[in-house]
Amino acid sequence: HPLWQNSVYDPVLKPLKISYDPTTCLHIWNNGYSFLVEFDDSADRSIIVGGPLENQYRLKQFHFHWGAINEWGSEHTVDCKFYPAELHLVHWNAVAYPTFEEAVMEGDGLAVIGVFLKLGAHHEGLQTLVDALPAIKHKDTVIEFDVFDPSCLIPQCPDYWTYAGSLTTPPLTESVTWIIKKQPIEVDENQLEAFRMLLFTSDGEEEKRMVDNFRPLQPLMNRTVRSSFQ
Ligand SMILES: NS(=O)(=O)c1ccc(S(=O)(=O)NCc2cccs2)s1
Ligand SMILES: [Zn+2]
Repeated sequence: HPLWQNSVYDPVLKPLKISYDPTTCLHIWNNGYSFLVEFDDSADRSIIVGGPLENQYRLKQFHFHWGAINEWGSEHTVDCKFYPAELHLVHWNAVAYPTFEEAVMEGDGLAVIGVFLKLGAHHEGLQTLVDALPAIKHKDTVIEFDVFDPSCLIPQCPDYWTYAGSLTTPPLTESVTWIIKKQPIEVDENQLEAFRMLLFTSDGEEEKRMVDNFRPLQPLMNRTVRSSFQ
């Protein structure tokens, strides 16, 4: 969605509190649409609270969307500008719902933190993920990933936009409180190219490079985007 021009400062918005336990990390895999790192969400060990949220939400997985070239790739724009990639950290409301699958169907079920990636300096924390990508080149490949703290991918600056929206892939349910960080993280060209070496296709199939795995920009309609900053 287009952010910034259509946003209104909301002084009531609190700072988002993020506390992840790096040992809840389980594995990294290629699901044929993106690559995702999944977490053990059987207890409140990696959670976010505050910001626009009423409850605390548990970290389930994070994944990325990116373009074939650096001119596009993000699923949100700022001032009509696309970023080359966007990180989504998916959390679910385990206070209100017994399972993730049920939370996915509810208006206050999910909270997704969006972080823009921009071309710039090498990102040390991201490199740990990049080094694992050759092992999950094909769809439905997975490797164990024991310890990773996704906080290293989230900018220090507390400023964010928030709006009530939907999943950007099927089932596209309107169950997401989007929390998009204003400040991007910087990654270098080699790191973005490593994303583009992944494949949508399984081993043995005709190779299709995993690029442009983003949903096209959708109209904001009559929705209000609130900002935590002036
Ligand atoms: N791009 S995004 O952050 O809006 C997401 C799209 C899909 C997501 S999911 O992990 O919640 N899978 C959806 C489901 C899994 C099981 C039942 S529905 S998150
Ligand atoms: Zn996503």
